[in-house]
Amino acid sequence: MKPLTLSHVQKNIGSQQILQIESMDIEPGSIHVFVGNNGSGKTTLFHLIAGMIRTDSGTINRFNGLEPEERWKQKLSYMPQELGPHSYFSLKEIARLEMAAYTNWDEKLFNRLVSEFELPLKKKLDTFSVGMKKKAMTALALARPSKLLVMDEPLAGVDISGQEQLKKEWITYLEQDEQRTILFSTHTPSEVGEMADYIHFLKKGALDGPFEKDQLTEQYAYMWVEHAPGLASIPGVKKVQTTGKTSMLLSEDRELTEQMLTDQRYEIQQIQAVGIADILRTKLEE
Ligand SMILES: Nc1ncnc2c1ncn2[C@@H]1O[C@H](COP(=O)(O)OP(=O)(O)OP(=O)(O)O)[C@@H](O)[C@H]1O
Repeated sequence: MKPLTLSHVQKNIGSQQILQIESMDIEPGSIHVFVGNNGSGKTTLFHLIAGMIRTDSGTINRFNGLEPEERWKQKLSYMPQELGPHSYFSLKEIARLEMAAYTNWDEKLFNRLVSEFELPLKKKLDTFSVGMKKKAMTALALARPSKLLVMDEPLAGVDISGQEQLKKEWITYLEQDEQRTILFSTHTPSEVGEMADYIHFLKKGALDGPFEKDQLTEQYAYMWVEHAPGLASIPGVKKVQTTGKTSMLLSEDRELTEQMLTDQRYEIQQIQAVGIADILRTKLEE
């Protein structure tokens, strides 16, 4: 069952068009990471997916669109970037509300996470540090009986060991049910490199992707050749950087560029893999 599909979705705020997404198709059982510059629309997209705001046009189909809102909301767990009005309550109070709202709320899992994350149950959340709030929101999000977990910058501000804990819990979440899916946004390339199966780029409200991360990292390459005019027009080449007599090419299609260079009798001096940060930056600049 497809957890999510979007078709011709448009969202305006006031007179500003914030999102225009032709289509988006999410396969179950994988981690989808959303990357985009500040203000590109990631949070707005997640609010639409979670049903917190409405589209101006187009359709959002959750779980094949077969269920009414009160049913699909039981299967979708959204973790916002910030706590909002929840911060005036303690974790214990919020857990009680969640238990009432979600039929299969996992109290045992919630208690384990609260204990492992060393979170106080009775203190108001607005007294928590940034990282503690993220851990608290993760515990709440994971204890809901969801099939689709949507998280807005879930690791921002979390300490190094906390990040490892949270990522481990996401994997456990996925492993327990093959129909489960994770969507999250981030500005940190290493999170994309480590966690993504698919990458979606948001550029000024429009979506580019999904791209399989492994495929992207295999296809991109740096190549060094003797400088000559016309290198920028070799198929696959995205950038040329020349130092003295040598040019470094950034290719988005390693095989094609290599073949074209060989056909045109260039001698490739060196080939090197491109790091995920450079791939993301290049894709966002397109
Ligand atoms: N309530 C609002 N009123 C007016 N404009 C808004 C509102 N919420 C969002 N926007 C605008 O919508 C656009 C997308 O914002 P959004 O928060 O979705 O971006 P984002 O990709 O999540 O950004 P960031 O990476 O900085 O978190 C921005 O131009 C923002 O100014």
